[in-house]
Amino acid sequence: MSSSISTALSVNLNKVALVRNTRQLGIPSVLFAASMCLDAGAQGITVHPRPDRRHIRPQDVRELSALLRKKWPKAEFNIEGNPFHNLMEFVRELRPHQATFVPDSETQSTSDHGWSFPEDAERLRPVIAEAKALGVRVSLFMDPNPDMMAAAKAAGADRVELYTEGYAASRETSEAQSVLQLYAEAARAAQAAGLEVNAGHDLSRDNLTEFLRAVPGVCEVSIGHAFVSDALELGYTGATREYLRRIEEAGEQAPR
Ligand SMILES: CC(=O)[C@@H](O)[C@H](O)COP(=O)(O)O
Ligand SMILES: NCC(=O)COP(=O)(O)O
Repeated sequence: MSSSISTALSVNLNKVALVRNTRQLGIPSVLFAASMCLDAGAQGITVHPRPDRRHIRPQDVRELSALLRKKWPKAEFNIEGNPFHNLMEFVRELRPHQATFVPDSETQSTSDHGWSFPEDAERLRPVIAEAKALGVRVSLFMDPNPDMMAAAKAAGADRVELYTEGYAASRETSEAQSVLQLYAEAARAAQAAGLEVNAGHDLSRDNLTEFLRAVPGVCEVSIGHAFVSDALELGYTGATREYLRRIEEAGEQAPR
């Protein structure tokens, strides 16, 4: 049974910037990628401007913010990062629709864990409050632990983003169904605590529909690595349509 919640597709453009940065030619264009994906129906854009600027750079973030405000005012801009590193500069300057707080170290190769409660609650509370006071929705990157969701809410978060690498990695194993059940329990616990639920990391064309069918009420999926890989074969428009189709197949489709 599909819930009334529609799942929005937010395309993460980190890997477009990663390829661009290997030369001094400005191609592939991050702005062009965003334009094509939004024109094709994606409901948002996500970036993760890491402190070492390996892919998304501050200028990308500023240009994307201006582009979305000017041409796609209904699309959501989601900026990810560690609020104790460089994320809050972007939150203060650009006031994106959403800031996703991720507890990454500055040199981490990719995101691989969520926040811990109660350990992180005290230090997160003021930066969550600051972002919310600026009108920015705050989502906390979390492992699928049902027991941590009430504390995430108490710290002031609006949403949690379920870190889905564990799901993606389990799919071909005997643990697949129990892992998927854990994500569903974590989502229900978050919603019972008054949080909305996002999901991301290692989601793909192959695993997205199954995840959304099993995990209720996901508001947004942010997808980058697999999406950009698919776009190399299908183009941005084709890839966007494929991912929107997967969401639709799961019975939850955000308004276009
Ligand atoms: C938080 C998360 O899981 C991803 O959004 C993250 O942006 C991936 O970062 P890389 O693209 O640098 O691997
Ligand atoms: N929050 C997840 C995200 O934005 C993209 O993660 P991935 O699809 O690149 O693994």
